[in-house]
Amino acid sequence: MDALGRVLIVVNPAAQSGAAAGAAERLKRFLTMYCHREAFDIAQTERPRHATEIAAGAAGYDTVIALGGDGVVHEVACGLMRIEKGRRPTLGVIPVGSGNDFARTLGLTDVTDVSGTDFSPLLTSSAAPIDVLEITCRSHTGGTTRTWTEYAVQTISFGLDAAIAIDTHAMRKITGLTGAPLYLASGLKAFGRDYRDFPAHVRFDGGAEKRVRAIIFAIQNGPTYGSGFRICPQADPCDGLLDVCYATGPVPRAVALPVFLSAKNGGHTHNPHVHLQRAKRVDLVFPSPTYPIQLDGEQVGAAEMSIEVLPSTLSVLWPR
Ligand SMILES: Nc1ncnc2c1ncn2[C@@H]1O[C@H](COP(=O)(O)OP(=O)(O)OP(=O)(O)O)[C@@H](O)[C@H]1O
Repeated sequence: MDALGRVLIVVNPAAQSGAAAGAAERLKRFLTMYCHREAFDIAQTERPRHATEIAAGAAGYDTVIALGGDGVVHEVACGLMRIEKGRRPTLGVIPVGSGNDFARTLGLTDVTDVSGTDFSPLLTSSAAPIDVLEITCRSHTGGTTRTWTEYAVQTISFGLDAAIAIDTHAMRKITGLTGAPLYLASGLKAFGRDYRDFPAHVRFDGGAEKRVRAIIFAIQNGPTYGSGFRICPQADPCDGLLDVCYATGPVPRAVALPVFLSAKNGGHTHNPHVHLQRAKRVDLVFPSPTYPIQLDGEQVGAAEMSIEVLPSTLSVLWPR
């Protein structure tokens, strides 16, 4: 633990339908056994986006650990990106969420059972930098354009895949499902009643503008989204590139659904409707400001987005 320096743990007590609060209590006991009390502080979020505010004020710490799901990891990473690079703490993750896709990218795949959360990787992890996706968003209301910046560490998507990620928030409240079954339930809804495509204009690395009728359109830093769907199986968060996977229509849902399900194991990549691409920048223009768009599983609304990779920008704890 000494290698982590001064540690701030940011807990989302609402993650995995409230189970993260218990994991935070067990983590406190674990840390008390392995390090001095004064070496770590714990902050609980009180509302959505609070983790960003907490992390943005964490320049005095060496390590900030996000305990929860991809949402709290996303929010902590966004807060850390507000701190200048030289003073920016290292990001650590204790995955206690429903999806845990960023934790999967780091190789923390065996620690997702909330009752038996294994904190031991903290004792042996070491820091190495990853790329971060910087997203310039624009929205137009009346005659005014609003521009703002977001960050993502794992995934950005629009289309049915984003609709699924967004729907999981309501679906878990109704059904109590979690993990892959939760994403599957929302997936079947999106590919049933809500099936459609999403026209958009796309440019890769400033090249010619293409019009696509996207069913799904994902831009990935790590390989998975939606609790383990290997949408860009070759994505590497350390290669300085965005991995893009998009499926274009028109395609009947009876064709699209099995292709989508085959993405669970990366089996979709050879389908003729599926396109894979690597780029450093992707520009997107949407004809409607109401498209479903997700960043690391969190919903955003925008009419235009420019996504750029910031290579080796955020130091992250990796298990050894
Ligand atoms: N104190 C809080 N009360 C209610 N919601 C919160 C609180 N703190 C954070 N949130 C919100 O909870 C949502 C879900 O968080 P998180 O992603 O950490 O867990 P999860 O949804 O269970 O996991 P995953 O994203 O991996 O599926 C996020 O949108 C976050 O903004």
